[in-house]
Amino acid sequence: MGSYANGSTCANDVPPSAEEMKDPAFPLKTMPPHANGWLNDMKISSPTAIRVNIGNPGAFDPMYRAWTKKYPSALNAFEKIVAYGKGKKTVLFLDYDGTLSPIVDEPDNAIMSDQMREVVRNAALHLPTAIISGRSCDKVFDFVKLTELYYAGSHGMDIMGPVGETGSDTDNRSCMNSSIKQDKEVKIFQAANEFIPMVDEVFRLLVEKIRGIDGAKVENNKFCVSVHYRNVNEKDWPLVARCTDDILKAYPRLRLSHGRKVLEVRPVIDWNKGKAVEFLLDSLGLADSGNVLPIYIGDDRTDEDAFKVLREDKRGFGILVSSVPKESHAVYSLVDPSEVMDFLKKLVKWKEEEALK
Ligand SMILES: O=P(O)(O)OC[C@H]1O[C@H](O[C@H]2O[C@H](CO)[C@@H](O)[C@H](O)[C@H]2O)[C@H](O)[C@@H](O)[C@@H]1O
Repeated sequence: MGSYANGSTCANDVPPSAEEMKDPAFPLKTMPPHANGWLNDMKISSPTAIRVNIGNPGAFDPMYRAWTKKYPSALNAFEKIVAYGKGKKTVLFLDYDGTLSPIVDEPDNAIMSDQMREVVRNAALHLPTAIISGRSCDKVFDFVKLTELYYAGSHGMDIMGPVGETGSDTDNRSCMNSSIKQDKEVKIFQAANEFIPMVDEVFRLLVEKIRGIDGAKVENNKFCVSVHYRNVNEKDWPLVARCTDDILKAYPRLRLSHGRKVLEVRPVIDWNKGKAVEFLLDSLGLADSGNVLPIYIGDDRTDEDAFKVLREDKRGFGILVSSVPKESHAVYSLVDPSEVMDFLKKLVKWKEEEALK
């Protein structure tokens, strides 16, 4: 067991020597090669935001302006989007953090504004709407508090929807009736039930492991665990990567993906937000229909799986929420949650006008 000057204890095959620990690059140098790769990804997935003039994105930054040529603003391209969706059934998929609520330092404080809640509720009254989040279903429901929606928590591994609307009992996955908040009867689809005890165990081990790293936080999302480093001094990021790696090497059935200043520990199964989109479209009876326009709005690397599905199927559009230029499988872009709200309002207005025709 190697122990660090700041009090955190990371198990290590070979304990670091006193000489090694004096080296300012110590945690990085002693990391296994793949954990070094993680550190690279930690940096890439946490770019510094540039100043964007809301309402006129790119006005301050020529690189952003050039980027929106490749990923045009979904607000500017709205007419084109609805022209494509004319006569089709529009289905809306929304990520939560960074899409419906702004990114904040403390994950428990990622509150959705009442105004946004009303806009999402309105959208759900006009078109099937699902929230697909890395958080557990219960947590995201506690933030959103809308019973009109479908919820796919834990990166799509835990799906709930209004009774009679979701739930095809496929493959070897379980699908059961249950009830959640407000006594609302729902159907639940869970893609990785058997992983719950393992994920819980890893959560507890990680909490213990990173206890000494100032600012680090571990969150239990039922089928996944999030290791947050947003509030960790950058010099300690290698320590976060190494502590996580130390735990994960005993769990080959768990893997790691990267979000916004967060390491996401999840089961090694062929399931992600893209699969959740396919599952929901299937549940709605729209899987093989050429008459459907799915729109997915998200800000995170984990949303790319869903963007990719829509792009490859050539059916709908991914919309990336970002104030920095990023490569993406999305087709369009929006700067931030306030632009997401404007887009949803426009969508509802269009649906209302369509209904009057
Ligand atoms: O799929 P999402 O709904 O976007 O969830 C992804 C993760 O979001 C949360 O973390 C992110 O937002 C926090 C609050 O703004 C922020 O503090 C953190 O740095 C971000 O990574 C959530 O806490 C995670 O559990 C989700 O996996």
